[in-house]
Formats: sequence, C-alpha cells, structure tokens
Amino acid sequence: MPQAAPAAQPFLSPHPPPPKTPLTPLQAAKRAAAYHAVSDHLLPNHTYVGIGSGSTIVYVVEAISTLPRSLTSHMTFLTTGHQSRALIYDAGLRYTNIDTLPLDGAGAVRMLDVAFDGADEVDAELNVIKGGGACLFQEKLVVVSAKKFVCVADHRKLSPSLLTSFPSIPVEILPLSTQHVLASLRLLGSPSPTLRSGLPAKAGPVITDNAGFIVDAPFPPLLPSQEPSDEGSRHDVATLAKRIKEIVGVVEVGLFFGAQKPAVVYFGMDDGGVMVKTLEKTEQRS
Ligand SMILES: O=C(CO)[C@H](O)[C@H](O)COP(=O)(O)O
Repeated sequence: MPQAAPAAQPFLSPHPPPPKTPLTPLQAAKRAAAYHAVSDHLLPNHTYVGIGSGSTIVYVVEAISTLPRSLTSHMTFLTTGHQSRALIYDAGLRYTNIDTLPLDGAGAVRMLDVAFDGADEVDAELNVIKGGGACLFQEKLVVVSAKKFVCVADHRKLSPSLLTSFPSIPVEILPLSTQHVLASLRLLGSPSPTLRSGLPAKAGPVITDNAGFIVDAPFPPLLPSQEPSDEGSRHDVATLAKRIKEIVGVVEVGLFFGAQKPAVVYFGMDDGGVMVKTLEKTEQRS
C-alpha cells in the first residue's frame, strides 16, 4: 500500500535573533508576529510564496532571509508592488510577477502555496481592511491566488468591527473616473470620500503601482456579517464591498472578506507576546 508523504515541518525558529539596530516596542511587536507567522506557515516544500506590502512585511522578509539559502533557493516570491519587490530583491531571493505563473493541469486558481501580508484593521470575523499603503489591488490578486493568506499585524489592528479604528476604506480607481467615483461613494453613504494626496512627498494625488489613484472612503463602522443587513444606514462588509466594486472606474476595494479573508492572523502584542487568531480559536504565544 502506498505510504502517505510525511507532513512538511516548519524550518524557522519562531524566536527572532537580536535585531541589528534598536527597535521601538511597536517594531518589535511586528517583528515577533512575523517570525511566528513564517515559522508556522512557510514550509520546505513550498514553491510559490506571496509577499505583501507595508512596514510589517519587512520583518516577514527578514525572517525568510535568515534561512539558509539552500532551503529557499527553490522558492519564487510573488510580490505586490515596487516596495515588496525591492525587499525580495535586496534579500537576494527570487521574485516574479503573478502573470508569469504557470497554470497547473487542473487550471487551479490558487497556485501560490501561501501569501503573507499585513492589515490596516481586522475584525472579529477576520474581515480585513487593506490599502493603507496603496497596494491593495496587487495584494488582493496575490491573496486570491494563494491557498492560504497569513496576515501579520500589530495589536493596534484588531477591532470588533471594521472602521472602528481605521478611518476609511481605500479604493483604487482609474484616474478619469475620479469625480464619478467620489459622487457615487457619497450616494452610498460615505460622508466625505477624498482623493489621497501624495503630499508632502509628491504634489498631486498618490499614483499607485498600477497607475491608478486611491480614494479613501469613510463609512460608519461595518457589520462583520456576510449577509446583507438593513440595520439603519450601517452596511455589512460584503454588501458594501460589492456595491463599491460596482461603481464604474473602481479597480479594487480594500475590503478583504469571504474567500479573501486570512486563514490566520498573527498580532504582535505590546508585552512582547503574539496573539494567533483563527475563526475557531485564539492562542497566546510568548
Ligand atoms: O495594505 C497594506 C498596503 O496597501 C498594508 O499591508 C497595510 O497598510 C499594513 O501596513 P503596515 O504593516 O505598515 O501596518
């Protein structure tokens, strides 16, 4: 009788080596979460690995780059913009664009073994706001192409419901549609959607890695449920995401819900520990 292949074992210690330069408590929290996430979810048999954007993902790439090259040389990293591509390049790892991935025989959509990425806010049901760094379109493309989305964040990102601590939903749009999108978002109930400015680094709007603009749309805190709700003017995550996506000119919405949700979120805590949260349970690590 054929033997089942042994389960692949993690190959990185969850405990980071001393940092090369002193870290603030928040940086240390992000780094602790990143090492635990990589230790748990990057496996020696992985071939394609998604790498998101932001300040926390820097520590994910640091954790991966501490591994002996012999263990990662067969891996290719799928990046989500110029920042993460530069991180992977500087770490001496191999990267490619997602449109170069070969289709497997079954035409599978989820070709990446795992994708690591940060979050701007995570609710109790693991719905996520992303796009604070303006990379949400490529981040969503990578997440929906991965078998598993592992989210890495710090303790400030956990909320009972989205838009409790993060002020608005980032929306990537085509530049020509700016006025139409702003007006449509107001009709959906956003009191003051704004085109994200590039100041002080750049005069005029932020230009994304896809030559788009970003609109930040505030709404009242969202209901986490997946079912449409008629509770006053409050929207649920899925319904609002779908309505925004229907506006002509919208490329992608920074709400990750349903099949776009992380399987697990690692929160670096202010006491140096890490909270590991799935839909089923919450675990504390030291
Ligand atoms: O969605 C993102 C970029 O578009 C980032 O993942 C998000 O903003 C979190 O960033 P950080 O790790 O710096 O808190």
